[in-house]
Amino acid sequence: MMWGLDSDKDLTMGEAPIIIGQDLQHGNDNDFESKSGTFETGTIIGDKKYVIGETAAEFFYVKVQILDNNCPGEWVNVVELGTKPISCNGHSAVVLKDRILILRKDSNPDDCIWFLEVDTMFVREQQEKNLGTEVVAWSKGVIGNAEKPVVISGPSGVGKGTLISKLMKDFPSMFGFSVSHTTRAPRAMEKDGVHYHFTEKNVMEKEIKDGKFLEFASVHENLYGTSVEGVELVSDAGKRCILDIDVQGARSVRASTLEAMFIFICPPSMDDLEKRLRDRGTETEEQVLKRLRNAQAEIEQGTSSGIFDHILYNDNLEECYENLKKLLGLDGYDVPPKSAPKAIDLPRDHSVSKIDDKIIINSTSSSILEKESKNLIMLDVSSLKGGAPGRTRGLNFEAIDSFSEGFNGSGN
Ligand SMILES: Nc1ncnc2c1ncn2[C@@H]1O[C@H](COP(=O)(O)OP(=O)(O)OP(=O)(O)O)[C@@H](O)[C@H]1O
Ligand SMILES: Nc1nc2c(ncn2[C@@H]2O[C@H](COP(=O)(O)O)[C@@H](O)[C@H]2O)c(=O)[nH]1
Repeated sequence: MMWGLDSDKDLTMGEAPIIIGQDLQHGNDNDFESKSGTFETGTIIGDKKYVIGETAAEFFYVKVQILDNNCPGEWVNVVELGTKPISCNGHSAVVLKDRILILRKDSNPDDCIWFLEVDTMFVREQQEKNLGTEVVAWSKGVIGNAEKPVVISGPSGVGKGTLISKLMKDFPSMFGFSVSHTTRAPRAMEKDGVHYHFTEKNVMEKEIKDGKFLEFASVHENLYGTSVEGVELVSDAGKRCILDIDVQGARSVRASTLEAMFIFICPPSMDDLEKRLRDRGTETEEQVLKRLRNAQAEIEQGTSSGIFDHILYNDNLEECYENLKKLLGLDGYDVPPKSAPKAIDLPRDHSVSKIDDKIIINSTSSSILEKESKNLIMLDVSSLKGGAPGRTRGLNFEAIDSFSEGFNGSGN
C-alpha cells in the first residue's frame, strides 16, 4: 500500500506537513485507513507513519498507532512510555527533528503542548531493549529550562533527610521534593504521598515495566524508585527538584538523560553513623545492622566512583547545611528570587505553520476578545532538551497581539 499525506512527496524527517486533527476525520488523508478515530493526525517520519488519535474505544487517552512502509497494511506493535495526554477536541501535529510536537485544542495553558518522542536517543535505546516493537515516549512541553535537579545520596542515617527538610523549610518556593515510591512499610510519622508513595511490590514491579520510573533500586531489601512524574511535578511548578536516593539510584540517574547535580553526604565516622541510626529509633536491631553493613559499601562507592560532583561531610549539622547552601548558590539569600514559568495560552481556533525552528500559531478566531488577547504565538523549538518521557524542556515562546506594538509574553 502506498500511503502519505502528499503522495507527490517522499517525506523525510522534518519535512512532514502540519496537520490539524479534524482534517483527517473528514478524509483529507486519502490513503489512511482510520481505525474508528474521532480526531486523528498521521505524521510521516522516515519509513513510518505515526497516527495519533483520540479514539472512541480509548476515549480518555490519546493513542498512537504506527504504520511501517516496509510492512504495508499492518499496524506495528507500539509501546507508549510516559504519562499520556488525555483526549481533547483535536490537535495539530508538527514534525520536529526527532519528535512530534502536539498542539492540543481547548486545553489548559499548562497542558496544551506535548511531544511524542519518536527518534530521540532515549527512545532508540528503549527500542533496542524492546526488539520487535516500536517505542515512543510522551512528554509534556515545559517552558524554559528548570534548574538542574539535585541528587543527594549518602548512607542511611547520615542526615540527608534532615538537610533536605531544612532546605525545603527555608526555601519553600525554590525547591520541591521528589516523592519516591517504596515497598517498605511506613514509619510512625510518615504520610503516604508526602514522605513516600507507599506501594505493594507487585504494583511497583508492574509500574517499573511500564516505564514509570526514572530510576529504581533494591535498597536494604526493599524496592525504592523515583517516578518520572514525581520529578516532572516539581519542575512544572517551576521549582528545583531534590532527589534523596541511594548510590545505585544516583548511578542510574547519572547514566540517564536527566542533567543533575550530584552530592554525596558522608558521616564523620562509622561510630557517629551508628549512633545517629540507633538514636533515630526507627529501625529494628536487625535493620540497623543491615543498613550499617550497606553503609560501608555506599561510602566507598560514593567517595570514589566519580558519580558525585561534590562530597559534603555532615559532622556539625549547621556547618554542613551552610556548605550545602553554598553549593546551591544560596549563601546570602533570605528570600529566593524565583517565579513560576509562564504558560502558553493557545487560541481556540488557530492555524499552524513552521519556519525552521519556529512554529507560528495564528489565531483564526472570529471572537474579538480572543483575537485581542492571543493573536499570534511563536514557539521556538531550537533549544529543546530531553527525550525521555516527561522531560522535554527548553521550549520558548513569544506571544504577539495585534492591538499592541510588541510582545506580551515570553517563556524566558
Ligand atoms: N550533623 C548531625 N549530627 C548529629 N545528628 C544528626 C546530624 N545530622 C542528622 N542527625 C540526626 O541523625 C538521624 C538520621 O538523620 P536522617 O534521618 O536525616 O538521615 P538520612 O540520611 O535521611 O537517613 P535515611 O537514608 O535512613 O532516610 C536523625 O535523628 C537526625 O536528627
Ligand atoms: N534508588 C533510590 N533510593 C531511594 C529512593 N528513595 C529513598 N531512597 C534511599 O533509600 C534509603 C533508605 O531510605 P529510608 O527512607 O528507608 O530510610 C536511603 O538511602 C534513601 O536515600 C529512591 O526513589 N530511589
